Amino acid sequence: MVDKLTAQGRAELTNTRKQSRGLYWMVAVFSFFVNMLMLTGPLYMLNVYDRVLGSRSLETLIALSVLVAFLYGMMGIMDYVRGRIMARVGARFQAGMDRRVFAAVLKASTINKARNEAATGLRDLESVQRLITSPALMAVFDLPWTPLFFLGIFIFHPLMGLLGIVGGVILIAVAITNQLTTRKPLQKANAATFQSETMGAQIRQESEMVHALGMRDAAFSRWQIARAQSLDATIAAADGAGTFSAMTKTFRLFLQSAMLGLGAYLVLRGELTPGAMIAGSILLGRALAPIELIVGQFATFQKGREGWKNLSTLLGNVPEDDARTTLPQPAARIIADQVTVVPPGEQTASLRMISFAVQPGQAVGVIGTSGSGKTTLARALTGVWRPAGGKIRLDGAALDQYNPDVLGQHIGYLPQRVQLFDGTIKENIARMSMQPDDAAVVAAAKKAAAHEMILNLPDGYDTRVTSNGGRLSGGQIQRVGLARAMYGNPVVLVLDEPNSNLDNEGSNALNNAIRLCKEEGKIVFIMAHRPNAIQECDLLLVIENGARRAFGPKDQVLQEMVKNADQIKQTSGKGAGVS
Ligand SMILES: Nc1ncnc2c1ncn2[C@@H]1O[C@H](COP(=O)(O)OP(=O)(O)OP(=O)(O)O)[C@@H](O)[C@H]1O
Repeated sequence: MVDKLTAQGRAELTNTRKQSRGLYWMVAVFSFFVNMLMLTGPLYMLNVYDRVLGSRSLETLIALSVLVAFLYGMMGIMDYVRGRIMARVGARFQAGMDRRVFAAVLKASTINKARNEAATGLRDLESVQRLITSPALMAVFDLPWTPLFFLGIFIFHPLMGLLGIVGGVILIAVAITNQLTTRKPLQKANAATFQSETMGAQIRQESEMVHALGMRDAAFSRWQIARAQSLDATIAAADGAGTFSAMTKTFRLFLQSAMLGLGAYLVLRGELTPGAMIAGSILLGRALAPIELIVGQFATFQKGREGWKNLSTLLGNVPEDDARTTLPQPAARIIADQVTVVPPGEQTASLRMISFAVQPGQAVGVIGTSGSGKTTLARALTGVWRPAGGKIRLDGAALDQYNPDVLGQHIGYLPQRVQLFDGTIKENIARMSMQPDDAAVVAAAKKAAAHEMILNLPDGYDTRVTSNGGRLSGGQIQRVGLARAMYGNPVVLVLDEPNSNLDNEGSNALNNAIRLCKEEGKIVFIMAHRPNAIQECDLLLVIENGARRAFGPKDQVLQEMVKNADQIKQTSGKGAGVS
């Protein structure tokens, strides 16, 4: 099953790669000419030694030299052009897969598939792109011409050809051994480096907390351990790769000298000309160069291969969202029918068989103790977590019948922990849209009662903030988050602990905003701990341990709860008396 999925992912990658098929053929044609022109050096050498020096003809030398300069020029241009083409092939591959991989990375954690691959997804794509543009891949294009060079050596003398072939076979054996022995250490080094970088980024992100809790030493020590492991693994991998690289280079140089020695012996025996002796040695160098390059660049190959494999797994396991029929603007009507939600990667449901119906213009307070399932419901209502059983319907259509981006426009969400993006307040309220609608931004901020607060900031709506809020206070971040949830006039608002950071004024403003939404016929869900957050609610949903304990008009549910509490008090009082 997994293999089948991976094969599907691989097919997606291959299809994108095939889009540049024409360019690969162009590179192959250029490589043919480059390799033909590689013969320029040996042929020049042959002619200079055997003709020019023999005939002592200056004219021949000049004519040959001019021709050679021209041919080298052509070779240089073609080599340059094929390099540029491959750079574009790599960029095209990356651009073609960027959006798809990014979407898969985002989706992977919500469906709990290929989470490890999702963590490295964008990096893996870069590794494949780097491999495509690397000299190593160019060497692969040169490799098919290696036999041609060997053939040339054979033509000079069969013994020389034999020496070349034996040398080539040994080098290929070295390359394969290299591949077999350094693959694991390289994999380990890549994983360790990724881990230490992730840890460093996490510590940097939480730098304030690290300072405040005096965690600097502990954080540094842990990071240093991860860093040391990454360095050790990298050194071990580099040692292995370096050994093979040095062996290959030394052996290739030795082989060229051996070829010269053999050539000289054959010249002494009168079986070869001095020109052929030199040309044979140079040809051997050309024949072995791609093998040497591939061995030297093995780390790039390995990373690219690993990236390709990880991406295949990621894309296979996180398929593209099916195209959805565009539904009309929904009316604010929500029905939850026997909804059961299991958090991604978990076995146990954190919401079980929850049902309720909410009409336009109603606000629902969702209350319950910590861990009862309020945030789980918020995630299910926004379509982030798909119910494992039952359905949530917005105006009759199950949430998964909407395109996720379109659903986000219909349902505004204020998460419990508001995270902003690096950018201006305007961009954040406009959900980082490339064309923020100024009027809609201001309207959302006004509805969220954040307009005045934003105008009082140094640059108003153009004040820059960072992902952790930057210059904004906790309450201010929450108000910007509320404006962001209201941007674009969604018909449903899901507010998870919206007043956890708000002062009295902020709470009143929030209640006004909820009232306004109700007047506009929207539905508002408020997951809350604090009583004043449910002031504007018409309905109350009480969740206990993932199950619906009560649902109905607020006062009725509260009365019921008070009655139950009294009964419990009385019963426990009686019980205490008896015992
Ligand atoms: N990402 C997650 N992965 C696994 N389990 C989770 C995840 N999120 C929540 N849970 C589990 O689901 C249950 C309900 O959690 P949830 O966050 O919905 O509670 P809550 O009522 O919002 O709590 P609080 O009031 O503290 O925010 C808890 O037992 C929690 O451990």
